Amino acid sequence: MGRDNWYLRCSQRWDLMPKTLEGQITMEKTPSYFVTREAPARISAMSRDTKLIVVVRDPVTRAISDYTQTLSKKPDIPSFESLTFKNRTTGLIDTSWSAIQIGIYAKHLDNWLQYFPMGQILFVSGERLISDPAGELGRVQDFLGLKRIITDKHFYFNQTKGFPCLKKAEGSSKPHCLGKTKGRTHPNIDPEVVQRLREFYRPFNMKFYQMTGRIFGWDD
Ligand SMILES: Nc1ncnc2c1ncn2[C@@H]1O[C@H](COP(=O)(O)OS(=O)(=O)O)[C@@H](OP(=O)(O)O)[C@H]1O
Repeated sequence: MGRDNWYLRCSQRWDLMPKTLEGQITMEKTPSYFVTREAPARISAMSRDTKLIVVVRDPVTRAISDYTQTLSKKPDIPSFESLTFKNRTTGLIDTSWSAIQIGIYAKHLDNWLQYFPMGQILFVSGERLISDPAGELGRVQDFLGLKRIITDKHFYFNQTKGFPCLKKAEGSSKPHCLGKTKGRTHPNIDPEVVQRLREFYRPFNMKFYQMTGRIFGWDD
């Protein structure tokens, strides 16, 4: 889409949105923004004060999760192993495959840092979001300047789902877990391929830990 056209469409959509009143925060969630080249400039042009929150998980598990999601919609796609490599014999990874490309977090972050200071970006650990949802959400609330309203009292671990769930969904008195598309069983991947991917991501992960000041622990 042309740049001018984008601004026009965007401002039209903006006008349709309800106003943010005193004491309210407007939020918008689109996973693909983090890896979209044009997104930082566009969001910064709209408001330089925007706070950005990104959930990141081990890029290897992320790639397998991404593949699992595609597989659920298109069961005939090639194996994860064959999509991973440009050349399996030499171990050359196909970095143009989006499932691999998205996990190079340091590269994407570099792009955002051209427009936003690090203090305006919060990285949430996907692993901690499962093992300690209240702790991770505590960080989110602090980052947004909110009181810590959501605490561990709000969660319980659902053995059947294998994930934390809310004791009460918003506006309801019933427990609520995320849907069937969250927390799918991943296929077994050749351990050698997983190992090769770990090696591939290690330097990018190290750079990402340095940039964010947080050791996410994907390379332990
Ligand atoms: N509480 C809880 N319940 C269920 N799932 C949870 C939860 N917390 C985090 N996760 C992890 O979220 C992963 C799915 O998120 P998605 O990446 O599909 O979300 S989104 O597409 O960006 O909206 C999903 O990844 P998969 O396990 O690969 O399905 C989960 O591991």
